[in-house]
Amino acid sequence: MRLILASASPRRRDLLAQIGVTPDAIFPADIDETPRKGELPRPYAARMAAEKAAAVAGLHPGAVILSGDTVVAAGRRILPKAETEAEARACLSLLSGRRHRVLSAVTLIDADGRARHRMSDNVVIFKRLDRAEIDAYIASDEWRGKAGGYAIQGRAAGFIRSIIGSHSAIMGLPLYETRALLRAASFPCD
Ligand SMILES: Cc1cn([C@H]2C[C@H](O)[C@@H](COP(=O)(O)OP(=O)(O)OP(=O)(O)O)O2)c(=O)[nH]c1=O
Repeated sequence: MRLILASASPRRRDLLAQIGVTPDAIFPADIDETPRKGELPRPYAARMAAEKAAAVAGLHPGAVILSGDTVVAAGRRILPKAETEAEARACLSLLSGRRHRVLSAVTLIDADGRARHRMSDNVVIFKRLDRAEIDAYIASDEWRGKAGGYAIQGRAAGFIRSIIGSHSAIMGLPLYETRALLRAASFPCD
């Protein structure tokens, strides 16, 4: 059975490897990731994961397709994947001293074309960040391309007081749900 990881994220590949799964190929999906007007974080994450998988499945019939989407949410607000220093600074100022949610969706399309979906809903509590901490984090560049402008797998772990949920989900792929989906689709996964 051929497994395709529909993701450009090196984190997702590394996380899959952590449960002993190596995709046969990696094909990032080229989809429009703009949230719809008024779209809430959870349905948005689910829609993104589903659309990424569907886009790649259309090009590779008969393969098993796995995709994910990770969204950082402050209340009803979807935070961006930080691409500029200004965006990352705005995210960190917003998250400082607060709790926020990280929605991590995963979709798996099996060899017969049936799609299955799972969602992991997590809470992350940040310490209050002072100016010097934000400046140092911005200088690290670890925020680049990360939802909410931080990465739990790096130095931001030192800002996180606690999480309720799954570390792998916050990092980009909920491994418990992913393994369950792979097994449901009869993908060999021990
Ligand atoms: C919150 C958080 C996010 N991230 C990353 C994971 C994802 O790469 C990114 C969220 O963006 P995504 O849109 O989920 O993924 P992506 O654009 O990187 O890759 P693709 O769409 O092709 O699958 O943020 C971390 O690495 N650590 C974290 O703690």
